[in-house]
Amino acid sequence: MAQTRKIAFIGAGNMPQSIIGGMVQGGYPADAIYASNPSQPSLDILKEKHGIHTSNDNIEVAKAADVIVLSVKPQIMADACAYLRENLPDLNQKLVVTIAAGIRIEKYHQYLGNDVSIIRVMPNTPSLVGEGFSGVVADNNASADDKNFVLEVFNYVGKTISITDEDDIDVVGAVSGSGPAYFFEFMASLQKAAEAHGLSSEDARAMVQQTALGAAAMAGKSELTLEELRKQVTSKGGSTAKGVEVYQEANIDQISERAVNAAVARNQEMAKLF
Ligand SMILES: NC(=O)C1=CN([C@@H]2O[C@H](COP(=O)(O)OP(=O)(O)OC[C@H]3O[C@@H](n4cnc5c(N)ncnc54)[C@H](O)[C@@H]3O)[C@@H](O)[C@H]2O)C=CC1
Ligand SMILES: O=C(O)[C@@H]1CCC=N1
Repeated sequence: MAQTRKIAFIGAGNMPQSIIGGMVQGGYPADAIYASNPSQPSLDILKEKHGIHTSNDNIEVAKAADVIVLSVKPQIMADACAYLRENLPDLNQKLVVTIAAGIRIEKYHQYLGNDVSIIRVMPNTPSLVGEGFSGVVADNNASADDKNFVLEVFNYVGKTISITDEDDIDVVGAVSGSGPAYFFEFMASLQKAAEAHGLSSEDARAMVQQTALGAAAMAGKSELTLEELRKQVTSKGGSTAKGVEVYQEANIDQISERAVNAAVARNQEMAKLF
């Protein structure tokens, strides 16, 4: 059970919705969670579903909390930080966590002050169902206790890794942060292929998602490499070999490498832009 600190999410979009949902389901007290957003609908969902505190005013929730989680888009991070800095003279007494892609710790020190403790987290949306994956890296101001607290919070919603080299966060973002989108893209293509053979959309989707879940669960329980697990399915002279051959001919390794490189490059670009 994690220490309970009052935690305020600034921005209540898709990612904090997933994290907060997972936290409350995992047993983090809803009374210690706050969220702010300029528009009401996402706050209403959080309040009704999870019973957390909500407000349209970032300062109101930030004041109430010990930990502030910056959850706005990178494009508006500078403005959101400026507003906090102007209105919270005791910001250096709180812990600031950010889940934004790209923006580096050094920038947050410029935006919020060199004495503010910053921890960067790169989570992903499966946090909503307790199957998230997050990488966590801290600045030199944050204490070991601060970092442990953040790891514990994100352990409520999935698995975590502690990172020491900030550059690695861009890779975590490009693989597990963006990864659910890659898997959904692949699953949708398999679903379409099944439908093209006459299966109903419902059956095709059920078949694809259960297969993805089964494969991931098997990989999680097995000592074998992913390559060895693949070989177990691939009977010599059988049908899987023919299917796998098509992916290999299309050079699936190279496709994944290009996708990850493109996402890493965009994270590095955002570090310069915002
Ligand atoms: N969606 C994902 O899978 C992941 C997102 N992230 C990061 O999480 C952050 C949030 O992403 P999403 O939740 O997907 O974005 P989103 O677009 O769903 O939500 C952003 C929210 O911020 C609100 N907002 C706009 N201006 C604001 C302000 N001044 N103060 C407070 N709230 C404001 C918007 O109304 C919106 O509800 C981004 O920085 C992104 O890089 C990180 C990992 C995964
Ligand atoms: O697309 C994005 O920039 C964010 C970061 C990882 C997932 N979503």
